[in-house]
Amino acid sequence: MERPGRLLLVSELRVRNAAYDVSLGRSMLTWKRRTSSPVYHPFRPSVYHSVSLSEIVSVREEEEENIGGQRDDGSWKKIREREGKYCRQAFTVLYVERCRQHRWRCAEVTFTCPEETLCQRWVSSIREQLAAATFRPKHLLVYINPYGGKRQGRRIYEQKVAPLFAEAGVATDVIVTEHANHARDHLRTEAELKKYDGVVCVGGDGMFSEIIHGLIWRTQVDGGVDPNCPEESLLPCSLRIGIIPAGSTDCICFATVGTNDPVTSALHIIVGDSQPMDVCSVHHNNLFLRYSVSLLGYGFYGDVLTDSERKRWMGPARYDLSGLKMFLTHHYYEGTVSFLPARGIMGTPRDASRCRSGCVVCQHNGRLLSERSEKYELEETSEGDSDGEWRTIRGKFLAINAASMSCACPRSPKGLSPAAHLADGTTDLILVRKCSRFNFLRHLLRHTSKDDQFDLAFVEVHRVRRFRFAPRHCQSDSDLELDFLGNSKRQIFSQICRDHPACGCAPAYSSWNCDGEILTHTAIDVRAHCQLIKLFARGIEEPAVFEDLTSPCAI
Ligand SMILES: CCCCCCCCCCCCC/C=C/[C@@H](O)[C@H](CO)NC(=O)CCCCCCCCCCCCCCC
Ligand SMILES: Nc1ncnc2c1ncn2[C@@H]1O[C@H](COP(=O)(O)OP(=O)(O)OP(=O)(O)O)[C@@H](O)[C@H]1O
Ligand SMILES: [Ca+2]
Repeated sequence: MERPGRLLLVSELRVRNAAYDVSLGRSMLTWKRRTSSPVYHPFRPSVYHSVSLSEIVSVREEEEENIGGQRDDGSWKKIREREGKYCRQAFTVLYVERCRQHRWRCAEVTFTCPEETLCQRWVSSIREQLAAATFRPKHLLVYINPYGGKRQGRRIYEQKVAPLFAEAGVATDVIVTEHANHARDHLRTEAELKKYDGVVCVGGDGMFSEIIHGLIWRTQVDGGVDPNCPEESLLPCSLRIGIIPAGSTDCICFATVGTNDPVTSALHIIVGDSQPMDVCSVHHNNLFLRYSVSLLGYGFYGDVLTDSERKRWMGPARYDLSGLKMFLTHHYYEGTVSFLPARGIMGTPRDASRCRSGCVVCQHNGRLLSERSEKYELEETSEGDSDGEWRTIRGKFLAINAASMSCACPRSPKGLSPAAHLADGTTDLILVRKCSRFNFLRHLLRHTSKDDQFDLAFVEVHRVRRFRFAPRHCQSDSDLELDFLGNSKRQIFSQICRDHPACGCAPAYSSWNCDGEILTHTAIDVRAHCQLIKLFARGIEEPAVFEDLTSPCAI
C-alpha cells in the first residue's frame, strides 16, 4: 500500500455502476469498493484491487458508445444520453493479470468519472507515469520465422502479439524471414540497431540462436573485439531480445518465462522486463564455431538432433521418434573431457533451490565475476587462474551435456539441469557414462519426474566455466578428407553404421547438438561468458502466496 503523501490523484469513480475510491501513486494504481456494510460477503466481487504501474499496458479514453461496454446494464449511459452529455467521461486501464502456470493475460477495467476534465486528468497522469518508465521499449525490430515449429509464427504474431503492441503504443518494423540465416545476416550487417530498443524473435530456439549470433557478432565488431579469439572478453549486447514462442522445443522461452505462451511473452516485452543470460562460445582450435545458451549435447542429444533433421516435415513430433530410435540404438562414444570447475561462487548443480525471478545466486556471481575480471585486467593475468586447476576425465559416454541454464521445456518441465542458473557465468557439465539401456532409461525418466537425475552411479555433474572435449582417435577434423559433396569420411562411416545396425559396428563419432544446430566439429573448446545478453523476461516467478481467486483467468 502506498503512503497517502505519495499519492498523485485520489477520486471517487465508478466501475460497473459501483462506487470506488481510486488512487494513483508513483508505483500503484488501486481501486477500493465503497461499501455501506462492513460485513464480508463471500459472493460479492473482490472489494480491493491494486496494479503496479510497471504492469500497466496502456490507458485509453473511452468513446461515448464504448462506455456501456463495461458490461453494466447501460443505465449510466442512458442517464447521460437523457441529459445530453456526449463527452469522454470514462477511461480504460489495460494491465497484466497473472493466471495459472506463469501465464499472463491483459485484463482491463473501465472507470467512469463525474466530469470530463477529471477523466482527462486521470488519463494524462497515468500516461505521464508510463512515459517516465524508460525501460519500456518504444521501437522494436521483429523477425518472424514462418517455418518454425508448426509453421504458425506469422499467424501467432498477427493475431496475438501485434494487437497488444499497437495497444501499448510500441512501434515495430517486421521482417518475415525468407531463408535460414536471414535474420542473423541482417543483424550482422544491415540492421540500423540505433533505431531500436530491442529485437523480437518469433520462432523457436533455432531462430533465437540466429538472433544472438547476429547481435553478439555485431556488438563485438562495432566495439573492436575479435569474436574469433577464444580468449577475448566479449562485450555485452545492449539491445534486449524478446521471444514469441513458435518453435518445437522453445526451451529458452520456457526456462526464462515459465511458459510457452505468445501473449505472456508479448506482455513481458511491453512492460520492459530484463533478464540477463549467460552465453557459451564454442571454438575448434582457434576457429569460432557457434554460441550456445541452452544445451550443448554430444552422444544421445547430438544423435537425436542429427536423426530428427531428416524428419523436419513431421514438426515437433520428430524429436520423440528420433529420441526413441536413438534410445534403442544405444551408442556410446569414447573421448576425453577436460574442464575448469567454477570455484568461489554460490550454488552447485545438486542444490534444491532453483533459479527464479530476481535470483540472488545470479546477482552475486555476476558481481563477483565482473569484479574478478576488472582485477585481472589490472594485474594482466589470465582469467583461468582464479578457478584453479583443470580436471580431465577419459571414458565411454552415452551422453555429454552442457546445460548453461535448466533447459526446462514442456517435455521436461524441470530440465536437464534443474538447479542451473540463467546468469551465473557457468554451465553444468553432465557426463552420462556407458551403462545398460535400463539404467539410461532410468536417467531419462528422471528428466520428467521429481527424482534427482544425477543420483545415479553412472552420472556425474560439474559446474564449470570452461571445458574441452576430444573424441578418441581424434584426427584434427580439418585433416579429414572430404568427398565431392563436402562430407567427411567420418560422416559417411557413421552414416553407414547407423543405417545398417546389423553390422554391429558402433560409430566412433557423434555430433554436437548446439541449441538445436549440428556442429561441424567434434573436438571443441567451450567458454561461459557471464550475462552477455539480456532478454525481455524476468525469470520464472514463484507462485504468489495469495492468489486472487475471483480473477476470471485464475479459474
Ligand atoms: C521415457 C521418456 C523420457 C523422456 C525424456 C525427455 C527428455 C527431454 C529433454 C529435453 C531437453 C531439451 C533441451 C533443449 C534443447 C534445445 O536446445 C534444442 C533446440 O530446441 N532442442 C533439442 O535439441 C530437442 C531435443 C529433444 C529431445 C527429445 C528426446 C526424447 C527422448 C525420448 C526417449 C524415449 C525412450 C522411450 C523408451 C521406451
Ligand atoms: N524463412 C526460413 N526458411 C527456412 N528456414 C528458416 C527460415 N527462417 C529461419 N529458418 C531456420 O529454421 C530453423 C528452425 O526454426 P525455429 O527454431 O524457429 O523452429 P524449430 O526448430 O521448429 O524449433 P526449436 O528450435 O524450438 O526446436 C532455424 O534454424 C532457422 O535458422
Ligand atoms: Ca548459467
